[in-house]
Amino acid sequence: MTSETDLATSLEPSNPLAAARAEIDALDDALHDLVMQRAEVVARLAASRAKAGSPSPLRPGREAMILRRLLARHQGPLPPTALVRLWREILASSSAQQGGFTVAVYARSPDLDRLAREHFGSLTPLRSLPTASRALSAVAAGEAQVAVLPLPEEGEAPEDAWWMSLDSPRLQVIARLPFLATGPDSLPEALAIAPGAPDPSGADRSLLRIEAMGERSRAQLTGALTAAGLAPRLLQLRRDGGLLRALAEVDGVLEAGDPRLAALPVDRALPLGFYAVPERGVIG
Ligand SMILES: O=C(O)C(=O)C[C@]1(C(=O)O)C=C[C@@H](O)C=C1
Repeated sequence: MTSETDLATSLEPSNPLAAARAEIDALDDALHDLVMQRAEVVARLAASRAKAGSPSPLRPGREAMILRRLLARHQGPLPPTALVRLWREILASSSAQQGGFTVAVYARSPDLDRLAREHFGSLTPLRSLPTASRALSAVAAGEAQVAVLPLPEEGEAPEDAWWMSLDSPRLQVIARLPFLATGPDSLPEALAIAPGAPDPSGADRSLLRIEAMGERSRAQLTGALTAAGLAPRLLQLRRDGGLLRALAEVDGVLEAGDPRLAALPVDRALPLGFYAVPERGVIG
């Protein structure tokens, strides 16, 4: 069917195309009403003092709870990835409504830009910076509110191992991107870093930096963490002269002052923040 016949037949009232389009128009109006209504509620929230004094409008834990709830009730032909993309745009514009934010991305690969865009929305200003430390400095200086950095990998170049010098608790990991990944194609992943602590989502994982002088094997560190109730899901080690630095990922929320940290036989144990456990969709 050409577009002219398409248009002509759609004008006939008994035509199925016209009927479907009339239905779509009514649904679009209903969706639009709800989106406008949602923005009104966010405006009310922003005007109230409920979030006064916090450095950023972003509540990544709350966002993860919203997305998990919607994914759990999701049905029908719309792919879950499309559902998440729609809501990421809604959530980003909702944060923008509350003051807005700029994202500093370490421009190591176009994937990081893409992950930042998909997570923080297509209208959010992105600044691509040549190093991880420049992206973190932009956040520390208030020129950006979030940094998007690559997920740490063992053995990466020292200048890429940004976690070694992350100034926590001033800056902390707040999110892991993408929130929904449906297959190996969605790799690589990234972490988002922002001022202050994230909000828990009910299913979180924490990052912990450990520093120890002298020799410790991976098995010894794993044993010490496990004995303290912090069994690591992942443990990355870096040796620098006599100093051993380790990055541990543990289940749950781990914050400064947690009594489990006091039990660790290391020189320093610094929580670096936490993030909502991402959803891993069915590969199909
Ligand atoms: O719940 C909040 O604190 C909000 O600001 C609302 C809202 C939303 O649109 O649902 C917006 C931004 C936050 O990152 C989380 C949730």
